[in-house]
Amino acid sequence: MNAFEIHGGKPLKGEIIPQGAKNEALQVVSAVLLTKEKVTISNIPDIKDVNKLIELLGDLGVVVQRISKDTYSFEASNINLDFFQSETFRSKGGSLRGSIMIVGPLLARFGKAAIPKPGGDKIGRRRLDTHFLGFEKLGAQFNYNAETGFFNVDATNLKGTYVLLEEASVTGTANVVMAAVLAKGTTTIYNAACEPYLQQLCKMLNRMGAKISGIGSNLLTIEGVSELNGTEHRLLPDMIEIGSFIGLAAMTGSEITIKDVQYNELGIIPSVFRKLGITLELRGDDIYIPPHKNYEIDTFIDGSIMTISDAPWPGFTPDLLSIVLVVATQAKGNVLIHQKMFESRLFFVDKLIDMGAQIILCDPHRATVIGLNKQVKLKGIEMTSPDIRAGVSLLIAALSANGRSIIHNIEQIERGYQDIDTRLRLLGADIKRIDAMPPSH
Ligand SMILES: CC(=O)N[C@H]1[C@@H](OP(=O)(O)OP(=O)(O)OC[C@H]2O[C@@H](n3ccc(=O)[nH]c3=O)[C@H](O)[C@@H]2O)O[C@H](CO)[C@@H](O)[C@@H]1O
Ligand SMILES: C=C(OP(=O)(O)O)C(=O)O
Repeated sequence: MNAFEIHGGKPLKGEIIPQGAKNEALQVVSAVLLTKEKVTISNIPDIKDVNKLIELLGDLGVVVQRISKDTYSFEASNINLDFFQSETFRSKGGSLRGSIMIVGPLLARFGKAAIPKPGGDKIGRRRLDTHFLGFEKLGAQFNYNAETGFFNVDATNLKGTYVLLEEASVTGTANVVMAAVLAKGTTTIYNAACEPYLQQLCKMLNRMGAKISGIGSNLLTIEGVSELNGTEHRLLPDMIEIGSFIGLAAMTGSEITIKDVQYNELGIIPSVFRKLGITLELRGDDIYIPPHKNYEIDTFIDGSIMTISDAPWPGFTPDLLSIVLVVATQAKGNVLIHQKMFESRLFFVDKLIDMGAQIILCDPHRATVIGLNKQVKLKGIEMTSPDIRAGVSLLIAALSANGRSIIHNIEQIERGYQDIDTRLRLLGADIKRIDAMPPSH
């Protein structure tokens, strides 16, 4: 089994280009099912989750052409709806979270869809109610077959309506939007997620002929149209990768320039890293991080201990909290990390504690980090990555630590980060891929 072996403690230096956004890719690649015409998408990251979705579309009958390393064209003129009930569909569709987003487009265009219980990170309960309640409001019926593990959804005639989402679910909003663009009449979605990737999806759909207004707000109005045409679309850079590289640079004392970040789309992310005391300079559209000897966490204005927590966009994305947590372990000062959305995303702190970090896990949602101010370095250990973002956090910890670390289960990291070992080596990191079994417990 693949693992990373890392010899840490060395500063890195150089430039790095963020990959195209994984979570945007999963939305817009699903949207190609909405038209029989050709859709060309560029800046697609070469990562497991996205490749699996593209493969799934191919199995459904979409003609997929790889035009260059990061550009694909898709033509969904002949869709094989029988594929839904197959074992292949169950195993492939069930292995990634993003596969749920093929349901909206299929319902819109063909009036039926099925989906195996989707995968994704085991980071807590991840219900799909928002998706299904939205589809039901539009007139679909669904049932879950516990025996086969499939959700079957039927809708002969989707009708526009008012949909108040129970929570601003990202994939849920994307799914309901994609179902509504071809429905009859007007759909209004309130409490819609509004993050940049969703805005990108809506803009792409409008270029395809959809009529969506309110983009960027939590109130979307969608006037249904009878069909959509092809288009070209380019993905944003991955903001979670950008945040991960900011954290990596500060913690390892490295001088790194992150290229072409589309700064205006990063929302609150840079200011959260600044609260940790990290200096970021915007040079053109690049973020330059000077080498940090140390960095000091702010307090709140009244002097009380800083809390960093997640919230639906434009709040701070939960996907960067694990990275903020690891970076705080070497800051001066203390911070409370509050992961509100997911209840199993903080358990990886036991590995950081083994490496010498000072962290109190208060409960599954909250951890207090007592920064070591780089006076005591973490020490390398052997560990297993539990999820994609914890995995990268452990990778950052290992690159900053004294000595050798081994990280197992790197498939988790690789489902979201393209060629991460090669790209880090170009910055001077001592990281290599080895074949090793995780230690048995
Ligand atoms: C493929 C993809 O795009 N995955 C992202 C997407 O997942 P995904 O779309 O699955 O996540 P949701 O937005 O549905 O939210 C995740 C969980 O957070 C809880 N919740 C959500 C919204 C809310 O206002 N309050 C609340 O408590 C829900 O219980 C839900 O189960 O959005 C998550 C939240 O940004 C990110 O972590 C995932 O990386
Ligand atoms: C949790 C994530 O991904 P997924 O929703 O695919 O599990 C993530 O990207 O951090």
